[in-house]
Amino acid sequence: MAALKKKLSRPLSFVLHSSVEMGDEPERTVVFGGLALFAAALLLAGTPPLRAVLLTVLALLVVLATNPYQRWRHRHIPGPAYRPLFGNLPEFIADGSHAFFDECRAKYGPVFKVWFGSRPWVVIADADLGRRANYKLLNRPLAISNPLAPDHAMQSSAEGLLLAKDATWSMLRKAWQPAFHSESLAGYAPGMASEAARLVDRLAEVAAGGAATNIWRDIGHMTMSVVGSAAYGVDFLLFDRQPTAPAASDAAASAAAKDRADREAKHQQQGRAVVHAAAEMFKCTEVSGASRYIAAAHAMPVMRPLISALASVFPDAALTRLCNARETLSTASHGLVAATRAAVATGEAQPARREDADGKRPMGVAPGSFLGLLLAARDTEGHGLSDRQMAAQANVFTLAGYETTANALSYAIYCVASSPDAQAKLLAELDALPGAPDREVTVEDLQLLPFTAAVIDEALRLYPPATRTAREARGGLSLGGYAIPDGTAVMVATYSIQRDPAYWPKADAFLPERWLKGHEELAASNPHAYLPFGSGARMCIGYRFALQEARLTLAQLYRRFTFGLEPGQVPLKVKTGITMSPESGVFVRVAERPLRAQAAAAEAEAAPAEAGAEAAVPAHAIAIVA
Ligand code: HEM
Repeated sequence: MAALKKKLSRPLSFVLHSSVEMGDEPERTVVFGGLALFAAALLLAGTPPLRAVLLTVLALLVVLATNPYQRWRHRHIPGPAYRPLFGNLPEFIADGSHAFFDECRAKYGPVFKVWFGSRPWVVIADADLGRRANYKLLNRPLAISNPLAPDHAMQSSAEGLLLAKDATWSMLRKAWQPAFHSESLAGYAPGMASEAARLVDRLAEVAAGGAATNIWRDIGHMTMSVVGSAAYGVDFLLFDRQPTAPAASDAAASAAAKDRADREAKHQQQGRAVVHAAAEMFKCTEVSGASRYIAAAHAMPVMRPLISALASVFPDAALTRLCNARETLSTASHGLVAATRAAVATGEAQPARREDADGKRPMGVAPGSFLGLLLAARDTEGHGLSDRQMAAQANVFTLAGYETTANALSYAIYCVASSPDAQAKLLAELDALPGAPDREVTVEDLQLLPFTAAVIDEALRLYPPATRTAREARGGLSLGGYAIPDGTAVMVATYSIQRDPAYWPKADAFLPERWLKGHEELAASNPHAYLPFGSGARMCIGYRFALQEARLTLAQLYRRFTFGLEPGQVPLKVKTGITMSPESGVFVRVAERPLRAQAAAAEAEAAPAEAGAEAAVPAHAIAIVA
């Protein structure tokens, strides 16, 4: 009975809270206002009421199928013809939005519209116009990926930094910022390196077993572990089969050991649930795997309240999965918030901000103190964040910090495995690092690893995990000679721009060298043609965190292994939802490298490599060491 009650009450929340502004209210007012006038005119003309109702319903169906309001507002912008209800969803599903944008750019030029169901997206596939859009527009459109999340969930994700608007966004951005200062990043580096070392241990087992592995999944465990330790100070123990407790001799020590073992087991369970939920949430944003109710809401945005009501009563499997994933993530985030508040209340919490030994110089935010930092944030009226707002920030950190970086690293390994020349240069650079060949790579080493950085930069150019940035048009914006109606979703086509031969010679080739200082291509290139982390005030706040993690991990992995692609993976199949990820993963065979030979080579080459490194730091590839 209780289970049934829960099953019913959760979906019902779709209808009970419908306060979130999804951007389709003006259209709904026009459509239903028009229909009401139509019905009134029929009645005034003496049409029998039943016939008037039937004619009005017929008119509604015609309006839904022909989408006159949006087509009229966007009639001056070129693009594929409107297809009733579905728009270009079939192309999105067949090719992915990134490939479809490429096709449209070739046909319609750098500014065009496509139809995401019945919603028009204006797409900008030009570096300078894209820059203008990203710099001028501040808010993201809310309804771009999931118009049907239960409103309480939508409300809470709208409160996270990713979707927050205007003054709320500005307050949150300021509150997050210290967690990404250079000093804070340096503080996270040892934790990142030791998570990479755990990944190395796991891959050493794989190499010894001789089987292939899906490196995308392995790296996903690592990036989630980094989020756990850097943001929340929690070890999710994702690589360990069993949490281990130290042996204890007396009763008190034994109780403490049991306590610790219980805590570790809880964290491991929490970590696995969060990884599963995060993966589910990304999966549920793929157009092809989405609930039919979500597809219907994209096809008929004006009918969203009715579709939500139906979804509440008869949720389908995909929607149920999405709700379950959201709930798991939200429970974990609320748990972390509660733990932070409790630690602060009992005086157990360490200060979020660190200072040097004299207590004078700020040293950034201590690893694990992200929520502690937010707890101290105040808006202009001096109010702090509510539990729900705090949990929304934790959700964003977990989701944004996990899959994007895992995708970037997996693409880098795929690209290196497909390019013997790049692999040779990467290994040579890593072998030239001073010190023992099996020591952990440190944040200071990154200065000596320009080619490693270039590999990540180039992989992010060819395979940007976020293939587009999204903004909501405001203030009568005009781009490329086209007026963009307020409220329209404006997408900057990162993928198309980053593969455009007009900006990138041999655009489809993996050439990390192009990022090295002194390379002629770098000097000539347009800096706005590279935007894997977006641009403008809403550029990715975590980009230096992600780059530091990716560079440290790549270095650590290639110091120890090389990776060979399993057959049948070139070209790599990708899928696009919120992010672009490998369709089913990147399957590799892991081979151990001979460490002794490495050590000898390192000794012989250390001096020239160090001298060369100074001249080779990438210039407008994004620098993380301030
Ligand atoms: C390779 C990894 C990553 C990529 C490719 C990436 C990419 C992006 C992109 C394209 C945006 C939108 C920017 C725009 O609209 O102009 C974004 C926003 C954001 N990212 Fe990342 N990201 C990555 C890693 C991270 C990490 C590790 C974190 C957090 C720890 C993070 C947190 C965020 C947040 C909070 C926003 C929203 C910022 C705002 O609206 O003010 N990202 N990211």
